[in-house]
Amino acid sequence: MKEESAFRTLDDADVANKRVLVRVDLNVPVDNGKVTDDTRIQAVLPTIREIADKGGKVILLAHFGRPKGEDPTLSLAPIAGEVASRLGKPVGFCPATIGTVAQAAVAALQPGDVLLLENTRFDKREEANDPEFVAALATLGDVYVNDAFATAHRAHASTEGLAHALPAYAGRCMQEEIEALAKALEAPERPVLAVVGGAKVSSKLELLGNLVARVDILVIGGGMANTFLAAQGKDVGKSLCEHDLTSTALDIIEKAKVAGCDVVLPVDALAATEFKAHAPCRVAAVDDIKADEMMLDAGPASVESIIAKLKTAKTVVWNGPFGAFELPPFDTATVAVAKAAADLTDAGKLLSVAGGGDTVAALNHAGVAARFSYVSTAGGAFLEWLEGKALPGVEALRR
Ligand SMILES: Nc1ncnc2c1ncn2[C@@H]1O[C@H](COP(=O)(O)OP(=O)(O)O)[C@@H](O)[C@H]1O
Ligand SMILES: O=C(OP(=O)(O)O)[C@H](O)COP(=O)(O)O
Repeated sequence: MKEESAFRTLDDADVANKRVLVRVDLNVPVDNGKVTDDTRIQAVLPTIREIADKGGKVILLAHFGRPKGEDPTLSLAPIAGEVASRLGKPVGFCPATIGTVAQAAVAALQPGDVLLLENTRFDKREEANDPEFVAALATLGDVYVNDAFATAHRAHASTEGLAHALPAYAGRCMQEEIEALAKALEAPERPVLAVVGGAKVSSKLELLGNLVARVDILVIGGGMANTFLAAQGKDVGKSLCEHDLTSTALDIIEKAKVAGCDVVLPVDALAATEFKAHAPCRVAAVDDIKADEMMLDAGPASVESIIAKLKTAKTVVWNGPFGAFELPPFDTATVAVAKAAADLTDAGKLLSVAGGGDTVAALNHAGVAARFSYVSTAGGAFLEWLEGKALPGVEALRR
């Protein structure tokens, strides 16, 4: 007999003829209005199909970016078509998230129909997990399904609050992510090397304090690395950097020393004065960055030392690219390290797990995502899970 899951899943849900509010993560990378990586869309199709096939009315809730109030550039309207083309059936779009317009759109649904509501974060009560906003969302559904593992670290109205207002279940993507991560990483073979890079420095930096106690080697890249370099007194010029987090960065280095975790920072960078593809750039040591320059990628000496460390590891967990990989040649370090990790995985020498909207896009860009042991849709949520933290969106679904 199959062991009962710790979470309520779609197996437990009665969705026929019901209005099913499905929280999904559609925070996909977009360039010039085009989705550049559809991993997160593909990941939620099974849940949408299953509910629609069982005669449920599917009402998708999602956020896009980090809007401050209503922001037409961060509307989910174009994403409805992107979901529809992959689902193979129409997906309606409602330009409101709650209220009479949303209620009318939901009331018009037939069993099997799919509707996407506007960006939940257009209302600031979403991120505050405001009970009134939760109640307004809850009037739109009979059942709640959370399939947004990549947003499960946020205790927002649509990711956590709703689970207490309606009968709540994990969707198939959520369920598979939890099961796959547990299987791959519950007892990882050591040494474990973590790569943390990317641009979301303020929301990911603090968790490194706990991560250093769980991994043997921490390789820091991207904007995150610039913040550590600034903390060490280096002039990072115009690089992406959170100068007000430098003391937190120093604390993390201290914690790593106590925990015996080897922290690896870049020693050189590709430096440019313009943030654009093919911007003129030079290889520069990290203590030789000019005031008008930005470190947009790790340099060749850094890549060599990172790959050397990777060869000593048995497990790698990775969130956040080393550089602005969307703009060649600032994809060089990310592509080189990704290929090295894939080769070591193929050779049976490494278990490789990576996650995050942009990280997955970077691995696809490098052509190696399928060669990783496991690729998660989640970045920040994956890191918090790794840190051993309870994820509010997951906890709310526990039996
Ligand atoms: N040195 C850098 N300077 C500017 N942007 C960077 C740098 N390194 C990485 N990035 C940006 O980080 C973004 C990805 O970061 P993040 O959102 O944290 O990753 P993920 O979505 O995988 O969790 C990419 O858009 C990339 O361009
Ligand atoms: O893209 C996301 O996370 P990620 O960049 O850590 O992979 C999720 O949609 C969460 O977005 P948020 O970090 O704005 O809450």
